[in-house]
Parts: sequence; structure tokens; C-alpha cells
Amino acid sequence: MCILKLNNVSKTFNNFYLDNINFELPKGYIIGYIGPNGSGKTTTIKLITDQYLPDSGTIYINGKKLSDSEKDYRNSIGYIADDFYFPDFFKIHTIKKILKDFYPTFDPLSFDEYISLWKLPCNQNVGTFSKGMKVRLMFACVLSRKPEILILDEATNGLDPVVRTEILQILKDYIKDGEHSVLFSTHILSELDNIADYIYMILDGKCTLMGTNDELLDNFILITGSIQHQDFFKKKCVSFIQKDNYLEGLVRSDNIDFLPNNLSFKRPTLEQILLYHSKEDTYCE
Ligand SMILES: Nc1ncnc2c1ncn2[C@@H]1O[C@H](COP(=O)(O)OP(=O)(O)OP(=O)(O)O)[C@@H](O)[C@H]1O
Repeated sequence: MCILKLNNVSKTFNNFYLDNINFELPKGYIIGYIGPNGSGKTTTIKLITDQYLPDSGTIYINGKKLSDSEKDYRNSIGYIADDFYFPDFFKIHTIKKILKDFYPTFDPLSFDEYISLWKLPCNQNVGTFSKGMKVRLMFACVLSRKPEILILDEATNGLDPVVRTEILQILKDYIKDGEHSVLFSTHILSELDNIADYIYMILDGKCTLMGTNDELLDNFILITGSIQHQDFFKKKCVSFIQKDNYLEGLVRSDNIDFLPNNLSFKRPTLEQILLYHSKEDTYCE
């Protein structure tokens, strides 16, 4: 069952066109949404969270059009971005009261559990919290509403590895019952290694690659060779770069039937796949 579906969703700004985005988020899955700066990740997320209206296309939540959902989506979607939207002078009990009044699905006991698990001080103004404490508080607020879809837009930015690992574990636990899903946009691609079931890569407003982590890694080969192989690199690579006195490039596995002598090859990382796809200065024909 598909919990979120984007059907030909487009949005135009002065200098940017989000071009017919299509994807589905099944129940019980985590999707990593990746792309370089300015490629359209936040725009997509703001369309899903009803902060922007699409110029065309339809967004469905649980099979219902977002535009017809009479704000049901508020309970279905939990959204965390890289900002903290509570006033500095608030204390945790004020936030708890607001959540209780505003969200019928809010579970105060679950909220208290997160607050004590993460040792967040209840007698301190939230403005005095460290970055990591603020992120934990945001997660406590959203998770204790038990939304079906959790949407994270670079939400783990600035967190130390301990907190980040903790949050990733929470996400894994969150989808375990097969009823919840996560859409996760991040620049730290190594975060997705162990948790993302699918990866969608967006480049310049277009969804360019999608598949499981393994499918993407299997579909490409990273090759290195000397400058004398430049013609081969030009012909075969998605793009390549010159590093000192050798070349490194990314090829599609199905675009290569033999490797000339003296070329070496290995499995790329997700980061290298993104890097070579987003290189503007491509030497490809
Ligand atoms: N409200 C807006 N008005 C005008 N242009 C906008 C608006 N929102 C986004 N854009 C433009 O849309 C493009 C995509 O921005 P977006 O924030 O979606 O990228 P992103 O992939 O999330 O980038 P980053 O990784 O840097 O956060 C950018 O060129 C941005 O300037």
C-alpha cells in the first residue's frame, strides 16, 4: 500500500523548474531523497507538506488528494527541517500543551518518555538548548504524534555522530510495524547506507535516478586510468575528472562490455554516483 504518491508534480520559480516529479512511498519503507544544492529537494518537500501549491500534478496521501484532504494531512505527516520553530522563551511544558491542543493524535506519555530518554531539561528555556537538544526536542514533538509519514529535510544537520546514530535507530524502529514511512533528505549520504530502502536522486529539478541502494551501486562502476585513456573516458563515462596524472570516471555497468588494459575499476559509493551525475563540467560526448 502506497502512503504517499506524487504524480507529475511541477513547480516553477523564476529560475527553477521542478519537472514532473513522480514517486511513491510505500508503507513501511524509508526513502532517501538526494541531490546537490538547489536541485529541488526542499521544494518537493514543501509541496508535500502543503507549504507550496504545485503548478500542476497531484499529491496523494493514503490515496486521497492532498488538495481535498481538509487538513487531515496534518495528522498524517510529521515534518522536521533544519530549523527550530519554537520561541526561545518557551519551556517544554508549554510546547506539550500546544501539541495536546493542536493534534488529536498527540500522546503525552510518549512525549514524556522521549524527553526523559534524551534528558531534556524541563525547567530551562528552549532557546538555551544546544543544537542537538533542539533536534531531539523536534523529534520528540513529531514522533509522539505518531504520524504515518515522517518527512525529514536535512533534519540531522549539525548533529554529532552519537545523536545521529540514535536518530537513525529511531527511524528504523519507527517503520518496523509496516504502517509508517520516512522520506529523508540529507547531504550526508553515508547516513542512508544502512537505513534507506530506496534512493531517489534529483538533479536540476528532474528525478534522475531511483532504485534500491544496491541497485544504484550495482548499476555503476568507478574506473581509473591514465590520461592516454581519455577517449575511452569521453565515450563511456557519465562524467569524469582528471586527478593529477590520472582520470577517474563513472560508467553505467550496461554501457561497458570490456575494459581496456591498465584500467582499474571498483564499486562506487552513493556520494560518487551523485558527484559524477552533478558535475556540470562534464567531458562526455
Ligand atoms: N519561494 C521561492 N521563490 C523563488 N525561488 C525558490 C523558492 N523556493 C525555492 N526556490 C528555488 O528553487 C530552487 C531549488 O531550491 P530547493 O531549496 O528546493 O533546493 P534543495 O535541493 O533543497 O537545495 P539545498 O540542498 O541547498 O537545500 C533554487 O534555485 C531556489 O532558489
